[in-house]
Amino acid sequence: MDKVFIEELCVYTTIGVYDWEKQIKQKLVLDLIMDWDNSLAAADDDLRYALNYAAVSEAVTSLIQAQPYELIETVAEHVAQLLLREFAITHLTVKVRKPGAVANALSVGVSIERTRSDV
Ligand SMILES: Nc1nc2c(c(=O)[nH]1)N=C([C@H](O)[C@@H](O)CO)CN2
Repeated sequence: MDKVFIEELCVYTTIGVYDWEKQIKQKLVLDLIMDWDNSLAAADDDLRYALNYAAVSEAVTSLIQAQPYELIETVAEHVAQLLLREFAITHLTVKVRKPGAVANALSVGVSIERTRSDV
């Protein structure tokens, strides 16, 4: 299956379980890999048949910034469900990193893989 991917999408939002984290914005970094048949878009050279990575990036950013979250697991799940529902994606992986959360680690995070239930 072809893929469309978005690497290192940065989103500043309220994220974290501790009280001090609820007062500030922190950076999340997302990597998305989405199954998509790219052959139709390529055949017609037409964005209408493509999975528009700009539209996906905008939707993901808006979703994450729409409410505070405690866990990055919840962010990953909500992003996956949004993309499966709104963009007709059948299968994807969502990786969410929270750089700076652990002092001696470059980054920490989660990765999930989801498939639309009707495929
Ligand atoms: N698996 C997770 N572990 C932790 C999370 C998380 O979202 N998922 N969050 C925190 C705190 O918010 C932390 O980032 C503060 O530094 C701790 N562990």
